[in-house]
Amino acid sequence: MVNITEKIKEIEDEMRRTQSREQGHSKLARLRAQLLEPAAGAGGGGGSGFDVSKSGDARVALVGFPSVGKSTFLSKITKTKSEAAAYSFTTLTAIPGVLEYGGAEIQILDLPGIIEGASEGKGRGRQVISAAKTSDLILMVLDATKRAEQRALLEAELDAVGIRLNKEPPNIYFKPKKAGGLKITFQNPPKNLDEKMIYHVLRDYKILNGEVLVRDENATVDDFIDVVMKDHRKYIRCLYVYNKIDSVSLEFLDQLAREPYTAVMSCELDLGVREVVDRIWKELRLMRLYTKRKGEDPDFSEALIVRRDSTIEDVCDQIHRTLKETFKYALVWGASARHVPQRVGLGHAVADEDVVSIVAK
Ligand SMILES: Nc1nc2c(ncn2[C@@H]2O[C@H](COP(=O)(O)OP(=O)(O)OP(=O)(O)O)[C@@H](O)[C@H]2O)c(=O)[nH]1
Ligand SMILES: [K+]
Ligand SMILES: [Mg+2]
Repeated sequence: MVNITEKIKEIEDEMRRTQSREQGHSKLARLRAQLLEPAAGAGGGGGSGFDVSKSGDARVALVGFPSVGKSTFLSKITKTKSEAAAYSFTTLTAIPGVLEYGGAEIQILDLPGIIEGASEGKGRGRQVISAAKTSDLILMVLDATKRAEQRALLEAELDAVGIRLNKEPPNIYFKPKKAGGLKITFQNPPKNLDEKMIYHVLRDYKILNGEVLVRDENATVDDFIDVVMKDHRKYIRCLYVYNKIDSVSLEFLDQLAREPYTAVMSCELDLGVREVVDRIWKELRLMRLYTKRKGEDPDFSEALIVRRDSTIEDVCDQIHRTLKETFKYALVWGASARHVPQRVGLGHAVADEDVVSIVAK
């Protein structure tokens, strides 16, 4: 087989020498797509993602069609330089970078572009999707100058492999059992799901015994299937980011920005990039806390990261497994404190950017 990597390099060199850029680009894109195609017998591109270990406090995956600006964005918000260029499939593997955000460290994963059919193993689609599945937030990067369907197309690819975006798991209790038949109960009978449908689904999955309690009156049969298949479903938050707004009208830009879970930016003109970073932090639903030792200033260089809705008890657990046992009280400065410092117990709910001092017995 011809070495595709070498051939790509040759064309790149050739393009540097000559002016035939347009021609070169399309040839290059074709070769790079070839590089992404699974080798014969590799079983559809592999499903195990890329070999990049998780690091930091959270992971964000950049998912999108080729050339929407994923790598440009990564290079802008982290110290990592990921190659960006005008031709498709510039990025061929997962490139991790670290976004530093007020003492928190967020891993940003730049990924190869995906195309329609990715979920069926087109290109490196399956690997990209597997990597996205391991993330705490998907940043779907879209090109503001491209047709509107791009968003729905990508959503369908992710949906096909069990990724549910910006959705809570359905409020349906289901427990398969060894014997005793099926027991189906409705709290508020839904319009789009009844006992017969549930029987049908369970029969398809060869489940003959178990208990079902439908609590949500808006539940659908698809929701029920998701509950039965819960080991193969992943509920991930998604922020849709339209890049290249420098090339669209203000009117259209305004329209895009009003869509839910959506932000707009231009990496090229450095417009809205900072806002997107703030949104990433918000959508991750984490909080940064700063610890303070008695008689010393708080350490703002390193944050303690906890989930939103955390209490002092969660903070203790985060610091050390046994800290709770010697806990006497905590002092809190910041938005959650009624006066500063406020002396609080384990049940106190903390707020983003609070300073906490734990006093042990
Ligand atoms: N007009 C405009 N062009 C941009 C902007 N951001 C990136 N680009 C250009 O878009 C092209 C593609 O950028 P990349 O960062 O390589 O895109 P990508 O999504 O990483 O592409 P693949 O790795 O091939 O999937 C490059 O030519 C960039 O210079 C922007 O905000 N506005
Ligand atoms: K590109
Ligand atoms: Mg790229």
